Amino acid sequence: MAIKEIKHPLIQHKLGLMREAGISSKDFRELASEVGNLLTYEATRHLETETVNIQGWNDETIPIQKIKGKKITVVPILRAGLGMLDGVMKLIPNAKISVVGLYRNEETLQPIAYFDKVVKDIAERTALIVDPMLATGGTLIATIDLLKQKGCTHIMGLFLVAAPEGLAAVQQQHPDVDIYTAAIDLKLNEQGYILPGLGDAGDKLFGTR
Ligand SMILES: O=P(O)(O)OC[C@H]1O[C@H](OP(=O)(O)OP(=O)(O)O)[C@H](O)[C@@H]1O
Ligand SMILES: O=c1cc[nH]c(=O)[nH]1
Ligand SMILES: [Mg+2]
Repeated sequence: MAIKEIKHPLIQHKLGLMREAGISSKDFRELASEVGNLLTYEATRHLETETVNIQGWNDETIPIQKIKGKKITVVPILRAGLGMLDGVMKLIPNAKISVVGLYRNEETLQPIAYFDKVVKDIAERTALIVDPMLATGGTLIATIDLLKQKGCTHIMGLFLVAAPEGLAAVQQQHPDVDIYTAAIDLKLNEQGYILPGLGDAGDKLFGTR
């Protein structure tokens, strides 16, 4: 598994703004979408292209590059993954969306799955999982299990903040999955929140604090 912490100045700046106490839901949503967009740019850097000949503006035939191979399905994890979705879709607007719903039980920290609506041809697509937080890794592991059960063989994940504990757990269970994150933070606290982290990303995005 490749873990890529994307230390682009724009990403670091925007993520830094998201860490401020008292940030409004409006600002948090806008920044989550913008960082999601920038992470998508990085995660799609290695997509294969092929040469296609087209007719150019002056009737001459010219070669252009088109993305080749497996198509993408974006997999936002409800709820908080929705906060990054429009930023991701701006760069890959033709991607199909496979929604999954999981939440963490606040006491046990175990993921509870409550919804999935995944594209039928997921076996032929690359899945791009989108969620702001990778904490214990339980939610991501359960999501990857679900996608693999449905036949998906190529999976990547985009996160705003990841904890070392969660990255290690995912790496152990699913070493074939590539992770792109705007930051690898210090650790989890006793309640399973990432430090320094962002707090509860879902609550901040939806104003349910
Ligand atoms: O790595 P883990 O320890 O599993 O935690 C990460 C999960 O927790 C948050 O979701 P939450 O359960 O708060 O649900 P929500 O998106 O509905 O707020 C977050 O968006 C991840 O999905
Ligand atoms: O720090 C954390 C951990 C899980 N979920 C969040 O929203 N934040
Ligand atoms: Mg939440």
